[in-house]
Amino acid sequence: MDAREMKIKAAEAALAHVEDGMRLGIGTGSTAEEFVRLLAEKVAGGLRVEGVPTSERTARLCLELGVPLKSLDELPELDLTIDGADEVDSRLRLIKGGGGALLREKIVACASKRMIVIADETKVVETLGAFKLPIEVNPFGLVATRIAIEKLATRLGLSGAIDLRASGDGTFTTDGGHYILDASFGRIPDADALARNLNDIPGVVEHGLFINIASLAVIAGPAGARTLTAKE
Ligand SMILES: O=C[C@H](O)[C@H](O)[C@H](O)COP(=O)(O)O
Repeated sequence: MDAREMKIKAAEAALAHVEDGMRLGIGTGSTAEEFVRLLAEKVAGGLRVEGVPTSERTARLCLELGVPLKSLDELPELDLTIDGADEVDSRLRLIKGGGGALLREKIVACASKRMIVIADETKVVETLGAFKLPIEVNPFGLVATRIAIEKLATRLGLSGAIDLRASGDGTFTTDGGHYILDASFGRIPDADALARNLNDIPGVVEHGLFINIASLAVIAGPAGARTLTAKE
């Protein structure tokens, strides 16, 4: 089974949790896009759902495939969000934001009763941090914000490059008009402390650590899909 087939397997298993009439948060990324394709087939077959997209990219795909959309302001309380992740640990803590959509993803997931993560086996880790941690920052005061993040990292015993995400010849800009700093901290022994402290830096809009947000993960491997629930 190749990587795409595993993403489809995870998306298929997650689709089983979608019920008629649900208000759905719809994630971003290549795995979430497989979910959108499968969801669109169900919608074409008569399933009634209303989706809130977590990015402009997801919104475009949903519109193209006929998945009905609403804004989060129109549907501020959602039943379920289904989204991918860059890393998942055994407590269902996540790193997200590889595609730059972490802010809307977190807002949408937190407006949902449940969040189901869909991923292939390669995303499951013992300790978060091999994937660069995306930190969404306000362009104003970028240098000061980066210094504040560096000082925090040192205080928490973390080190590594903190790079401004680029896109083509310029700087990557999120749907909200912010920048992303990708932090190569490596293994993060205390992700909860890092998450809390990052939120205290004024220039940090949001970060890609999703703690106590996901309720279930559907993980696909060569042998099929399995579910992961949070272990303490
Ligand atoms: O900003 C992007 C999102 O957090 C994605 O859900 C994450 O990067 C996983 O994407 P993919 O399914 O393409 O690996």
